[in-house]
Amino acid sequence: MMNPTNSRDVPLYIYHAGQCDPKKCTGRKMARFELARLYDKISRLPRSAILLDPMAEKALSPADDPKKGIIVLDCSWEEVERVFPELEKLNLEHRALPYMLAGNPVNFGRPFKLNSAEAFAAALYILGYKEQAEKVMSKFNWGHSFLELNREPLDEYATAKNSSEIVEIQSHYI
Ligand SMILES: C[S@@+](CC[C@H](N)C(=O)[O-])C[C@H]1O[C@@H](n2cnc3c(N)ncnc32)[C@H](O)[C@@H]1O
Repeated sequence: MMNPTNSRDVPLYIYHAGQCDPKKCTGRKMARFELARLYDKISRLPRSAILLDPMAEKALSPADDPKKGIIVLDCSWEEVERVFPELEKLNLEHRALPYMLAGNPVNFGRPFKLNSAEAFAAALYILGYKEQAEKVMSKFNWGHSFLELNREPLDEYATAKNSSEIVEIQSHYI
C-alpha cells in the first residue's frame, strides 16, 4: 500500500526481478516503509506509467505527467540489458534520467548509475515533487548526501520545459 498521508504523492511502483541482496535492496526498503508498491510479476504493473530506463532515448523532464505513476526496475546492473526489453510490451513511457552522481555507498560518485531509491527521488525532484523526493531519501542514511551532491543540476533540471532542454542543461555538467 502507498503511504496514504499525502494524496498529492505520485504513485511509485517497483518491478522487483529478485536479483539483489534483500538486506541491501533500496526498493524493498521503500516498500517496507509503504513508499512504493512492489511487484514480482510484469503483468501486474500499471499501464501508461513512466518507466525509469537508463537506456531510453528520451530524457525525463517536467513536461512528463506522472499521474499514472513512476516505475523503477529493480534488478542487477549486470542484467539491465536483458530485463528491460521484457517490459517493452507494456506500452510504458520509457525515460532516462539526466546526468547525476550516485550518493549511495555502493556506487558513490558514479554518474548515471543510481540505485532505485535515488532514481525515484531524482525523478520526483525534476517533476516538482520535492517533498516526496526528500521523504524517500530520508529513509536512507546516505539519502541527504545524494540530494546535496546533485542539488545544483536537480534545481536546473526542474526548470526545464522539455526533454531537449534537459539534454542542453546536462551538457554543462558532463
Ligand atoms: C539497476 S537497478 C539497481 C537497484 C539496486 N540494486 C538497489 O538496491 O537500489 C536501478 C534502477 O533505477 C533506475 N535508474 C537508475 N539510474 C537510472 C538512470 N540514469 N536513468 C533512468 N533510470 C535509472 C532504473 O529503473 C534501474 O533499473
